[in-house]
Amino acid sequence: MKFVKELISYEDAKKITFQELDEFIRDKYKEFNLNDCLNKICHEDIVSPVDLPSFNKSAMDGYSVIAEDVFGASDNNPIILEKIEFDEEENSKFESKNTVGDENFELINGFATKVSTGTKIPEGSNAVVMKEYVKEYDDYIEVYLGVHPFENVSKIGEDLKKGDIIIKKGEIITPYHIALLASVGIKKVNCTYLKIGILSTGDELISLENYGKEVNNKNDELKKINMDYISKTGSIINSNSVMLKSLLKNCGFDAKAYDHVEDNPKEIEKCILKILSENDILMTTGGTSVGDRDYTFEEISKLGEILYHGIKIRPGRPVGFSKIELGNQSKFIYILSGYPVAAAVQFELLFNQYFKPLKTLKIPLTRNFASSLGRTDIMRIKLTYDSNSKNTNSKLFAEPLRISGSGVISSLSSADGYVIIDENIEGYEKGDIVTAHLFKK
Ligand SMILES: Nc1nc2c(c(=O)[nH]1)N[C@H]1C(S)=C(S)[C@@H](COP(=O)(O)OP(=O)(O)OC[C@H]3O[C@@H](n4cnc5c(N)ncnc54)[C@H](O)[C@@H]3O)O[C@H]1N2
Ligand code: MOO
Repeated sequence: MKFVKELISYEDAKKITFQELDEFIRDKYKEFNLNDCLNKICHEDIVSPVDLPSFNKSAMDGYSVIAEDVFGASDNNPIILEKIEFDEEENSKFESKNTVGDENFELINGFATKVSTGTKIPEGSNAVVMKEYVKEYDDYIEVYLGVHPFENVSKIGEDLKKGDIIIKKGEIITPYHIALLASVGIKKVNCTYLKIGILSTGDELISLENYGKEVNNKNDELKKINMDYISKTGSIINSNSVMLKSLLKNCGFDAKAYDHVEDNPKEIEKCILKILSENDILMTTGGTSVGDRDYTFEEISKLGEILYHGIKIRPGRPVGFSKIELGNQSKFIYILSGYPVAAAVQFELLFNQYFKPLKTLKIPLTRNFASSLGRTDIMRIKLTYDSNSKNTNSKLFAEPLRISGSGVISSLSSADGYVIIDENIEGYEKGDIVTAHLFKK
């Protein structure tokens, strides 16, 4: 295989890519309504503008009291407190005080007020006695269990203090961040926003949309596109575009998959220019080998700089990364392989690891795994659990998958994750601890 550039290490490719992205995404953000932020990347540190809760609130149904009034209360020694209800009539009994929501209201010694779970407790009170430990009478209550200060009370700022960081720049927004942001009244969030276009190339490609339909082929004959047609003609359903669209969605970006293009240099150039003019980043698949009908690199090198082509990795070796100046703007192209597994690995290592790194786990291997010095190997693994294992480190293991072809998509769908075997390591032995990057949490 010919490469436009000399092969570089995975670490170098990562460094080049991530440095470019650092600079590139600095001003790439958009304000989203909180409801639309799920799974997106937060573009700035967000601090809480207030204490949460912003008032002391009851954690139980019961009576708000001054804890010191009921110290020592027990079944044999109930303590009596005068009851103060919060309807206007009752409140009028309580000198110069109004309602529970009134900031002037203050509970004083000897009194208790009825509260529900979640309601503000009045100023002056510092604890709540649960309803179960109280006998209620018309004007007073008997308390059968003492409480200590702030028992059954959610204190001001217990969840967040004003100025606490709710979410950091670069973090993925989860439903729990959304709940917290809503609780402090934040309605909009600046999220990292990139317009990304996807373009698959290849004469053999058929769009998923056309599958099952009658369409005109290259010779203008109406043909039903089904598996029979596919196996006779050696066609391939374009799964890369749908895979990349889903991978990007998983990473917080809505990408547009353009109609695939045949291996025709003029067409490829035209499509690349169109997509670049409409997007910040283009991801192409196919044509990375610089074979007879592989025009992607050739066309891209005419448009701008190829930062690298080919990294010492398996699968995924022929990947490229290019920077194109269009108008006054920089655009980037991820040039990914046609082989789905190679494309997925390239995406994972050079895009996803930057924006949404997978969770990792250090676990032992179930068996030996050979790898070559001077090349980074991506070993797909399955997690296995052995409760009877004598291994003192872990009962959870990484089982290397035996299928490894770059076109075998099931080697990814059946995997739980992967291990990066550094180019300086000549394989692993059974029991070695490896770092597993996990597809699922
Ligand atoms: N003589 C050599 N041949 C190849 C070498 C080599 O060193 N010497 N390297 C191999 C490696 S490594 C890879 S990876 C592939 C890269 O191939 P391309 O990026 O040029 O991709 P294509 O040739 O167009 O397609 C390869 C394969 O992938 C399937 N494919 C393509 N596009 C899609 C798509 N959109 N959706 C689903 N599947 C797709 C297609 O079946 C092709 O068979 O080159 C090796 N060759
Ligand atoms: O990138 Mo290739 O997947 O090593 O066949």
